[in-house]
Amino acid sequence: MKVTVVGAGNVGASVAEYCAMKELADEVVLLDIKEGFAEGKAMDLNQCATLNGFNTKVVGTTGDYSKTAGSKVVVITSGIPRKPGMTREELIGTNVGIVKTVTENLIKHSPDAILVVISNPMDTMTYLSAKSSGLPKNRVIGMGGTLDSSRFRYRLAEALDCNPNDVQGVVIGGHGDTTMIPLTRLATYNSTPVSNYLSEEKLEEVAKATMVGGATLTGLLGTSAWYAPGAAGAAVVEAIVRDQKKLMSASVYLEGEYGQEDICVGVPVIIGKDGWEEVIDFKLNDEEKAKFEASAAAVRKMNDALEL
Ligand SMILES: NC(=O)c1ccc[n+]([C@@H]2O[C@H](COP(=O)([O-])OP(=O)(O)OC[C@H]3O[C@@H](n4cnc5c(N)ncnc54)[C@H](O)[C@@H]3O)[C@@H](O)[C@H]2O)c1
Ligand SMILES: O=C(O)C[C@H](O)C(=O)O
Repeated sequence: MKVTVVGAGNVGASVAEYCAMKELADEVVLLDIKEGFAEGKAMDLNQCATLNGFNTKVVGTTGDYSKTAGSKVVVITSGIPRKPGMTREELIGTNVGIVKTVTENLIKHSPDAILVVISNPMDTMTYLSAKSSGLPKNRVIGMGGTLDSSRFRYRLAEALDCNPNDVQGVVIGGHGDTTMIPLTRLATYNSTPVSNYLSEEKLEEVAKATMVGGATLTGLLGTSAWYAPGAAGAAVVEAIVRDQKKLMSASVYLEGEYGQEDICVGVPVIIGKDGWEEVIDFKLNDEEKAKFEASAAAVRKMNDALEL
């Protein structure tokens, strides 16, 4: 079984590395446009096999899509990342052309694949991939909420001074600094509401830190993050190839769910071998519903920039 990752930069190489480490496929194909770059990353990763004990072959290619043929999952990370002070939305001008061309090329060679879109602005790029691929809606998944939820759990664990794995929490809405919605009311620590332990002010602080999680890292690194984005991308691949039926937050094409139509935006879904299989209704309260509507409106405005 084959998994393809397009873009062998920071995030793409990280997705490929986690996929290999977890042996999620027999073969991981890394494709980039920069001459020799994906080949180099693939060789470097293959030289980790005996050190890290995996038997997944990584193949690198400069733009040869025939090598991606028959992939079960394709992950799109190609495109520019933001620099400090920028928003993800500012990337649209460059990334729209890249994501559209890449999607079309991938689908020609892997018509049965499930697409996982990571390039930013992610919700709009997912919508673009969904429209330009013509794939059934369940086979296009935008990865943002899985990362945002892991950052939320990290921030909650930091505030609680506990093991992050004992904390549950989900972020829905757009994958933007102002559009994310960390669902504080529903977050739990060892099955009890986090509000039993943390004040309203502290929870507000946690939510704010979660929302600007990507911007904070971009400020520190000078480019955007890759370890957690790569791990989150690989977690989505894992849910598909291992048919985990796992609840994850992902940007998917909505047809009435959460009151939205003709948009891709982050909602809780079950992910398994067929892609996203079901949207889960979290029964938002009025305040959360209002935030979700505002978030979707902002994503919709960005989608208006697309020429479809
Ligand atoms: N959704 C998320 O949660 C999330 C998280 C992190 C980063 N991102 C986004 O992912 C994208 C990649 O980030 P990065 O840090 O890996 O950037 P990067 O610059 O390190 O890597 C991007 C790679 O894409 C390649 N590329 C450009 N055009 C291409 C094309 N037409 N075909 C194939 N490859 C092409 C480049 O050569 C480069 O190697 C950015 O848009 C970033 O904002 C999203
Ligand atoms: O912050 C970014 O621009 C990259 C990514 O969307 C992230 O959240 O890390």
